[in-house]
Amino acid sequence: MFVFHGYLCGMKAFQKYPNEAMIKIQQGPDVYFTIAKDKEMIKEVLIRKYRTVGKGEFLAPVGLFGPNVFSADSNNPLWKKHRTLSNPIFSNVSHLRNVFRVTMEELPKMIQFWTKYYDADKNGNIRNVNTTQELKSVTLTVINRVAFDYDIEIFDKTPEHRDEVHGWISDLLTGLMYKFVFPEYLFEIVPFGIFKRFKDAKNRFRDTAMTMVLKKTKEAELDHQVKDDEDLLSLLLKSANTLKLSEEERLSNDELVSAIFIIFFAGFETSSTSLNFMLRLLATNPEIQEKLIEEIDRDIPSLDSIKFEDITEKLPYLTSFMKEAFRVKIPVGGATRVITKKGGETVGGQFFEEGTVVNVGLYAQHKLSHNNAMDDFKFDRFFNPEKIETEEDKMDKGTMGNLSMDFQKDELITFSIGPRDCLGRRMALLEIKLILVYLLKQYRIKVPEHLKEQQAKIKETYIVTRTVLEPYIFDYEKRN
Ligand code: HEM
Repeated sequence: MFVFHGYLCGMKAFQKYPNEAMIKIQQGPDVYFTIAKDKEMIKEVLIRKYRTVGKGEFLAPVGLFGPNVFSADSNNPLWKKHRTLSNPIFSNVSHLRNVFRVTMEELPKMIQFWTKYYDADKNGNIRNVNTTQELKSVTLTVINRVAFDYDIEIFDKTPEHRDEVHGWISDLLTGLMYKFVFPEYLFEIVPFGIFKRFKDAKNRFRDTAMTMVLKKTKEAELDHQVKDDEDLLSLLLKSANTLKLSEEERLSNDELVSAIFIIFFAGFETSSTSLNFMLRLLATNPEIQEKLIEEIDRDIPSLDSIKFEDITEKLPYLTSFMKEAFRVKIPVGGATRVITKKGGETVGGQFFEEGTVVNVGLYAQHKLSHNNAMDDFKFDRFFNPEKIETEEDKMDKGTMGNLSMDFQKDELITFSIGPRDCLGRRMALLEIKLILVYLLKQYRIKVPEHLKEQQAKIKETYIVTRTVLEPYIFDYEKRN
């Protein structure tokens, strides 16, 4: 099978014409412009002109139950309202500690589940684990508990339950992709195939989300106080009372379902896919894995003693490894914007008509940064023991300690930048690093001998996020 993705096209054009700041790309009848190398132009689009070079209608299909924080244009008051309400949940330290706690509770359950349902032996080795799928299970569990206080119980039940949950979520997301291509009415009238499965999955999502909303509404009626580590749903419901919002400003049920959908969608796929590639990099680079194990053993005495600060402040090699993995295998390959200003807008000194699509090539930016480092994986690229921390660095750290990412300093744009950057950045970084520490503290990760050839041939591409066309399977060999 030949797998090719549009982001690659943009990158190749930038390589061929290294002096150009902007490339025009034609894909069938569609024409769009892409920028990637010029940092100032990227900032112009994503930060300075975020209202006039906005989301437009481009991402409207992602507003499955109505516009949401991801799909709505920056001029839409709904975006501002949702962003303001959701921000603390994924940024404040008390909430991040909640992410830490929930992830630490789920990981032992995940290992028990693997031990029970994969090839485990008496020495604690677990073999042939379908890691691509299992990582989705854990990130799904964490986002549901953290954001909605809702337990999908994937590790408490059987593999059949897990497969059933993954099945309908996959129908929901596949159907969502079809919505970008097929007209709306087909989803209403076609009674078979993915159209029907999508409709069923959508109804199921709405029912599940409404169950969460009703449960939380009852709880919120009994207790109006907003706690420090409140889940997102409670906060959304309670804020309506505490902030004395008018009826109009409060979130309607449809808005709530839409808000739940986007956090659910954005919150699990990207994190699991990042981890998937990170584990493959470790399994195929045993010398890097050893170096990281050494560091973890030095900084963290035991599995039970892992602390929040260990993840945010310590393990600089691991942080560097994660950043480099994000650079080479960036999960979201582009950020698309539309000229929404009436009469058009100027970008990089060039005038564009209203409706023109401008894409920030995150994939190309990562490949061409660091002196065109392309796929040259250097796990300690971001490790600098000699760097003397300035007062400004200390100020910048905020809640994430050393685990922060900065476009200017790191030349990385994994989570985008500006007012529409990733809402879940801090949560994702914390969750991913914690899962890596938890696994490496106990296991060496290896590609099973009998699958080495097959696994090396697995194709990577982008279907919304970076993905693999077949799952990665790993052995988890217990460390002594
Ligand atoms: C490694 C994991 C993740 C990556 C690489 C990632 C990447 C991104 C990127 C690149 C954008 C901005 C797109 C643009 O500029 O148009 C974005 C937006 C967003 N992300 Fe993430 N994300 C991750 C995890 C999460 C998580 C865990 C959440 C959970 C809350 C989340 C929620 C969102 C939301 C709500 C937006 C839209 C924000 C807005 O438009 O105001 N993401 N993400």
